[in-house]
Amino acid sequence: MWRSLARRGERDVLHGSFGGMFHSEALPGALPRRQNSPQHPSYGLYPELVSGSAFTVPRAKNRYSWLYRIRPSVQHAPYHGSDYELMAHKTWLSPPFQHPFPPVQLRFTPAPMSSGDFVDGTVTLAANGSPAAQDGCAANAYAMSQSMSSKRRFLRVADADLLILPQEGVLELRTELGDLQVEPWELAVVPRGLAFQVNLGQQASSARGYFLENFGDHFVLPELGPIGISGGLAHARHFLAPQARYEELDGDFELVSKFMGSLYSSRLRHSPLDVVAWYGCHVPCKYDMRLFMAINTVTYDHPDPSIGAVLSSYTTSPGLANVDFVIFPPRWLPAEGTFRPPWFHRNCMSEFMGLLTGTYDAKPDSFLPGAASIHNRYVPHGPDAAAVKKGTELDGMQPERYSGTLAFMWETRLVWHPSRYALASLSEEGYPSAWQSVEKRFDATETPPLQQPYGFPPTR
Ligand SMILES: O=C(O)Cc1cc(O)ccc1O
Ligand SMILES: [Fe+2]
Repeated sequence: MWRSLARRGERDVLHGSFGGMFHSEALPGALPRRQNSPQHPSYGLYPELVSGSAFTVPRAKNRYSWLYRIRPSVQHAPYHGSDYELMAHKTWLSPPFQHPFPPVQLRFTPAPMSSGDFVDGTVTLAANGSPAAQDGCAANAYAMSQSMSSKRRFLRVADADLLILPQEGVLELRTELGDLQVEPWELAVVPRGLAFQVNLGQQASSARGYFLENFGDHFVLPELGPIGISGGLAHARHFLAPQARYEELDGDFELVSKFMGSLYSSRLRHSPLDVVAWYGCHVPCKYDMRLFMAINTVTYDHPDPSIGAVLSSYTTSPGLANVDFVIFPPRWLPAEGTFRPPWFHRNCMSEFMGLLTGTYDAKPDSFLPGAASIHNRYVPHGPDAAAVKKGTELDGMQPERYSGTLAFMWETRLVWHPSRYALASLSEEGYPSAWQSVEKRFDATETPPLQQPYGFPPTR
């Protein structure tokens, strides 16, 4: 088993390919080698299938896992539907939202630290589409100072795959298929329908970050076109899956289910993390974003941000994403004679941005880690006044290293609808004025420098 990328102290992880087929067993021979549903499974385990896609979708999009567990998941207690209690949650919210909001630039301050766990400390900042229609997504922040394990609590989200981005504090992600330690600079994906628990890892007394609920098509590695697939952007082999690991624990546990946009609490009489072996491609995974092979111009001009796509959830329309997850990692900016920060633009897609660490070149002084901005369909935005000044004054022939930074964008087909809570409690009122001091510099009397026939670049 390859273990080279596993961190010290971390349990074994499996290398393979994103969306590929993995096999793992915590006891020798627990995984049936020839069939899925033997009459007498090893160790008296029960086979259980979890599908991530309709059985009949094309192979390339098919996701499922076979689990071999101590007890079938159907054996939950209590035994009446009425015992699933609707959980009121003031800040973890699901679309569709109905309240109106203006087509203006929005920015939100970091979510307040909660005294609770991942579930308690989730704040939905914006969302679109609907879990019922399995379309769109929700952008959330989490701020937690308790492990779910201290409440004997598990979570199962039927509506969405989760893309978790830790900003501060290592997370111990325990899932039915095994455990992953996930630290800042890494991402984790938990596919829909699997039970899991988010705990504080490695001496963290609190943790915060962002997470996306993707109601639409499962994430895939983006198509690479002329970039070619052998090494560009995020590489399939760098996605790590957990090894099977089980606990045989009877007791009183809580299962929080997210279903059709609502949270329900129910009781379990045993830990759901009792899967002894599994195989499949509907699998949690993590990826170290420091391994991202960033592409950038080596001549001139600022490329489209799609060059930073790590994962995409596509629609049936070619190239159109339900959501693209794009990063702006540490990189060289060598573009010659070019204004290097992002341009001014109005976009048909809608942009949610967060900052995991460092600074972001379009807002060098004012965008803080943990904050979030939204620039919706055709809302004008771009470099703020400080970025315009820096980008204009910089020596345009010297490459520049952009270090220690990790901003990201969730770019969606549907407009980001900010939650009432975010608008009322986290909104940064003066944000649209960030552009007011961009100077008018028009001078009709200027004699423009002689340009090459096709403008820049010079033919040297
Ligand atoms: O608006 C933003 O800051 C995100 C963004 C970055 C970029 O490099 C190009 C386009 C874009 O929307
Ligand atoms: Fe943008």
